[in-house]
Amino acid sequence: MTDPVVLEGVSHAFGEGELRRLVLRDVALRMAPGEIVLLTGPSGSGKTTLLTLVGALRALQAGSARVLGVELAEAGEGQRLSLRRQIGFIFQNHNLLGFLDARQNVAMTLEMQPGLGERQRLARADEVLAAVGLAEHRHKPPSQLSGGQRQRVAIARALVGEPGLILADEPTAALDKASGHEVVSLLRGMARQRGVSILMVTHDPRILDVADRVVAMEDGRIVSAPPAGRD
Ligand SMILES: Nc1ncnc2c1ncn2[C@@H]1O[C@H](COP(=O)(O)OP(=O)(O)OP(=O)(O)O)[C@@H](O)[C@H]1O
Repeated sequence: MTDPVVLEGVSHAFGEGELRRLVLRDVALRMAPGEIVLLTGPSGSGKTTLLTLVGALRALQAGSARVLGVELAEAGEGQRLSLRRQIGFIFQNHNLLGFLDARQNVAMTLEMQPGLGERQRLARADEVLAAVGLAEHRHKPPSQLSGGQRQRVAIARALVGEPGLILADEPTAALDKASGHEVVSLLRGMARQRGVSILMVTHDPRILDVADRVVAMEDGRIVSAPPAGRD
């Protein structure tokens, strides 16, 4: 199996001319298949920018980024779009649609998949919702679910398309300690079962124990990243 994420010499700047600010400086990072890496560091150190580059959500400016076998330095918008469909995204505010129930929110992700009818999509959504322990809540809209349950729907939505990689940005920020840990442990268990790697940005010291590796960033650089598979 090839490594899902291989970054070399990745730099990124925002702004032009005198306002130009380098927010990533020569970043190198390699993730092994199935590895769970937590990205930590002070606010503004570049974590989210790095995550969005890996997720092909913004164009690479400098360096090389191979994600699920696609070299982003050479990828056009079409390739970036098809890569994004192979990635499960989980954000802080879950981004569930309020007018859809849990299973519709999850099933929606499958709409771009050819050959799957509405009934099959909903059946797949039901399976994954059951796996995250929400079978009996699947007909509820997000407003009738707790914060932890909503994040579990977001996990189900990220997993239902059988992604090759999961990118999560502060998934526990809105949760209390117990449900934050529960949600992240669940995510880890599901990813482990499927052999999917996770790159997760977090400020939350309470969840560091779920990681195989913690990578710290400071001022656009990685300041501590023991190599994959060190033990
Ligand atoms: N679209 C943008 N335009 C200009 N500057 C930006 C943009 N996005 C981020 N920045 C700046 O880039 C730097 C890195 O931001 P980034 O969001 O990657 O940091 P972070 O480590 O994720 O921070 P936080 O933990 O607060 O989310 C910050 O100084 C931020 O203000």
